[in-house]
Amino acid sequence: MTTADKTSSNARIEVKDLSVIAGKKVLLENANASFDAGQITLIVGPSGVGKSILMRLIAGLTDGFGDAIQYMGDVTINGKQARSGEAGVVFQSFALFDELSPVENIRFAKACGGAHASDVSAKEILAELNVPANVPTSRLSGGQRQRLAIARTLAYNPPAILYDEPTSGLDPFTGQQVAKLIADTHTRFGKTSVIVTHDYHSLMPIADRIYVLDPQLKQLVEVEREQWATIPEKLAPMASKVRAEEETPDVNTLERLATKVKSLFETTSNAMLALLTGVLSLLPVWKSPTWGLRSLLHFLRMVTGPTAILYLIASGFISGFVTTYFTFKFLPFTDYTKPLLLEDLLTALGFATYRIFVPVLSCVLIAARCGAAVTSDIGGRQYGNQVDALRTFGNRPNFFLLTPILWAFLIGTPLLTFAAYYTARYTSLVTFLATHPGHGAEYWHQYSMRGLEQWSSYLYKGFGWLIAKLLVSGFGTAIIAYRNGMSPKYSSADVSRSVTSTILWATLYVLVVHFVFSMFEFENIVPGGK
Ligand SMILES: Nc1ncnc2c1ncn2[C@@H]1O[C@H](COP(=O)(O)OP(=O)(O)OP(=O)(O)O)[C@@H](O)[C@H]1O
Repeated sequence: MTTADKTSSNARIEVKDLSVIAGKKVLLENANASFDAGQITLIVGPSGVGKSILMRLIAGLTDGFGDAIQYMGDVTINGKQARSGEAGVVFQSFALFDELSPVENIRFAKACGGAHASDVSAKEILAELNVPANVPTSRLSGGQRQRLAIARTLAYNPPAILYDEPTSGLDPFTGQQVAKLIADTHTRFGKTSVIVTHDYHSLMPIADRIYVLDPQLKQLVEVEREQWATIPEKLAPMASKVRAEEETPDVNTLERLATKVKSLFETTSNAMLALLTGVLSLLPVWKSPTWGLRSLLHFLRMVTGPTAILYLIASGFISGFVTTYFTFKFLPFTDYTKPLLLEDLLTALGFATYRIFVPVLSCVLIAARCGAAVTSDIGGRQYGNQVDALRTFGNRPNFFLLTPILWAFLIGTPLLTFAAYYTARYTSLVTFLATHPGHGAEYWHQYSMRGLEQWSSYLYKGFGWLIAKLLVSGFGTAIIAYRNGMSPKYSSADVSRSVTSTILWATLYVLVVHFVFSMFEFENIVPGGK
């Protein structure tokens, strides 16, 4: 059985009275169009007229629009409102999951497709589209990546496939090859195909119908086949009109300031909302539990992997040494004060190491190191359209990405903090023994643990407070890292900015958490109390 046998289902897409406004620019006004089942339809138009926005509307990828893009009217697939997870999208950037092999990319799509996915094996699908199965995804050539992106979409087996600028940036010969690949795919798998492009020349030969997105009429205008040869003449004046409009400056300083203030309020209210939705996202509602668990493992490795553990152990080692060594070294009038204060100093050190120093230091380091790693990972996925790709396979990023990130931080923050604590504690012991040869480990143990009388055989007093502030710190760091990663990314500089923002806000957040906790936590504590 070939893949074609299973994938004959296809869809009719309709655009009804659709109006789209981007910023202040009206792109479409009550536009109508239909894309017939099993046909290849091109949407052409000059640069910047709204083709990509239209494609996102058909794919149901409206989450990233924000306030900047507003739309009214309907886009339907087989009579139902278009939602993400229905139409497959072959993105211009391909949006492959580089951390997965080509076979795993296909298996992921099949798992997300569930009952309606292609029943052809991942290896067969790859062979049919001539994609090497054993080369890492990130090492594939441009053409192989494109074929893998198509293969992955076919494995999910959606009723329609949208191609976003499939020939952009290619020379005419390669452009024709891509057009042939799309035509072959269409012949074999019979999907309704919509191609959004400004490259009319390469793709016209494979089209059944062509719409022009006319920026003056703000309509999708179908061009009769006899008129196709005249499309280039029609597009040229439209392109110059679009350029002229784009050159008009329309935002003054006051408006820019107002936008910034508005965005500040939005960011604050979004943060509150994020905390609330974060609690809901703790539930692992995964479309495919196997791939959800893999995502959890991915983020667990990122947050609590060997380098993170070593990093925290190093911090424990340094803080254990520094606090113990310098506390006794710089004691004023040592000969008189030390015999009097030694026991109490050890108690204070033991108490502060467990309840204050190490938790604060660890949470700051985790917020900076692990928060930055997660934002960079999510930011890269957002910039490379992998987050959109997840949506087109019917996954909600809040569950597929945020849930594993939350759990990785809820597990990782205490784990890493305890690694740092035990390192600090034993470093402190060794430092004390080396600098106080007259006292043994028993003595150190007796007094340094005096303020932490045991709560159970393994846990010390104040464990409840400690774990609470670690979990609150980890939870907030996860939300901040995820939200910054998911903010719109138009360039790699946006990814870097979001990483910096996570380091800033997550470290500040954990400091505030520890400060607020300390207001209540130590209220009834008698320092050095027995
Ligand atoms: N997030 C956004 N915020 C504000 N304006 C946007 C946003 N995204 C797109 N636009 C504007 O909407 C218009 C249409 O953008 P779109 O990317 O859909 O054009 P396009 O026809 O696909 O162009 P191209 O062929 O160059 O890719 C452009 O003027 C663009 O600047």
